[in-house]
Amino acid sequence: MSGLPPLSLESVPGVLGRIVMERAADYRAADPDVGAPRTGTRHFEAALRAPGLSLIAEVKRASPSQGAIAPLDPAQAARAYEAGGAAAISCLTEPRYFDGTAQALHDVVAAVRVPVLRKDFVVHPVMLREAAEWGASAALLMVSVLGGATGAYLEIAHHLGLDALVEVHDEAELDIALVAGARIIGVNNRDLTTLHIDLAVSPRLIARARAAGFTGVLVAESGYRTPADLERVRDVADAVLVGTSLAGSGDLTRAARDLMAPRSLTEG
Ligand SMILES: O=C(O)c1ccccc1NCC(=O)[C@H](O)[C@H](O)COP(=O)(O)O
Repeated sequence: MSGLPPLSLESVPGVLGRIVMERAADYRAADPDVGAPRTGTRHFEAALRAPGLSLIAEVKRASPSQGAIAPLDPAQAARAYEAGGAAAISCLTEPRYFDGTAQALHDVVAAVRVPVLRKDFVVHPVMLREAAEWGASAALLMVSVLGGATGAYLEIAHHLGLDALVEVHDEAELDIALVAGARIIGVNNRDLTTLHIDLAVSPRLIARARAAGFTGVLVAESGYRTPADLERVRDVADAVLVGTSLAGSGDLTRAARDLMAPRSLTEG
């Protein structure tokens, strides 16, 4: 696709800046043509609109904040999450910091019936074509990385039949996501430049999105370990995205069920 606004990756600070510069180098020579329109399958957005708080469970073997988390087999992990009630699976494909691979995504898509999100640092349109070709139902688009090009990448995702989880961390990014026409907005509690987590970020930005008239899907992301952590988003978010605490638990099905247990079962 031609005419995409250029990205200012040099100005992305901290850990995130390093990751996106390396991803851009990986795809520098790739053909930006994303090909003909496609029809999506196993819709991610619809899965997250189910009543109550839905779980997007992440296949996450490592991260910059934790180092190695667990040597998960992606297919087994995804099946365990599905058995634990996950409405969708997030699968990392970034290789250097998260130990992700394309094969992991293929294996996860083949292993489960629920929709799968390609979790990577999209800096080139071909990464969206790959997501569609590999069977993902959705891809992550980060406003902190794409800035004013967010809307253009969103259009490409939709052209390819993908839903997009458009991620924000502050008010300015949320306003960009809203103007871009995002239908699914993820609020990340983790500041990806410092790795600091603040669970107050999601409820604050979710309230702002609703006050602005946003009727799409809202996802609270990062740092959730216990049912009590979910209290502030339980009645306002449509879904939570959880990686580290589930992936490192040793029993992924039980950890997913225990985390999402209805309030009445976790009280007293
Ligand atoms: O997780 C990290 O350390 C990290 C560092 C730099 C960029 C992105 C990072 N994580 C991506 C995510 O936002 C999480 O994988 C996802 O929201 C799940 O978070 P958690 O449950 O805290 O693992």
